[in-house]
Amino acid sequence: MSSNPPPLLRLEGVNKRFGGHVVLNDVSFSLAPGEIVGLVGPNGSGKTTTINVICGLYRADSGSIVFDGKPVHRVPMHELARIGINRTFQVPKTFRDMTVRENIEVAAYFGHADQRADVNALLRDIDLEAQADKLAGSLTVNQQKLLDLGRALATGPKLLLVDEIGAGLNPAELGGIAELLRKLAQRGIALIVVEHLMAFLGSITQRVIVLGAGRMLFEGSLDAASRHPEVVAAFFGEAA
Ligand SMILES: Nc1ncnc2c1ncn2[C@@H]1O[C@H](COP(=O)(O)OP(=O)(O)OP(=O)(O)O)[C@@H](O)[C@H]1O
Repeated sequence: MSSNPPPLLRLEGVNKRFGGHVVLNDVSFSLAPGEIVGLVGPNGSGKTTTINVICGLYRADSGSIVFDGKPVHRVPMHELARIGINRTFQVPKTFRDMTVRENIEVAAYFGHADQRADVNALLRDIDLEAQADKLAGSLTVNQQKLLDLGRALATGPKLLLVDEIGAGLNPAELGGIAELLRKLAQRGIALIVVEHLMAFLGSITQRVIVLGAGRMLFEGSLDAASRHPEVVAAFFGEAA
């Protein structure tokens, strides 16, 4: 008898190509509720495409994606947001001419069919209570990223896909985001975090998946990944 809980997410043999270019090649992994996994790899290795196929922005050419016990690889993005998958973007997608509060309210309204988000609690979580009535377009880069997270959280996700949230942030801002992501995982939200900043990633998880040219090179601890020959070669070239 296995004591492992059933995975929240399971990818099995996922393939994706654009024209003749194979971008994901037999990607398979699982994620449990409340677990954080880092998705790392050199530029162009397929990290964002992986989260794009999980969130329904792109459709995988073959392979399966099972979420919460249901096959979801043909379910469109807006429907996936309703059943518990949401994501942030490398460039935050906020409504710049609406206030912070309105941005959260719109996401809460459209995002989740049967459970309304507590907007005030969410504003506290993302530390934007004091900015609630400011226009989103007036926020700093860090605040835009927090609002993008808040927009995704307003839909009540069980799985949150976080795409390069650390880029351009200072150490204090990175620390704040890391603390928030850890808190979300403690509440049971599973997170896939695409990131180039390894120290930041190491502060939220040890579990990483390394992609190289669309293929999974390694799955395990961040420390072991940094010593793995194929991973080192992918990042620094064959001679490394
Ligand atoms: N819509 C698309 N049409 C054609 N090619 C695409 C498309 N999206 C991604 N690609 C290609 O797929 C490959 C993987 O891109 P992807 O954005 O997933 O990489 P990444 O690992 O996230 O890179 P980065 O770290 O630079 O963000 C790249 O060669 C990219 O040019």
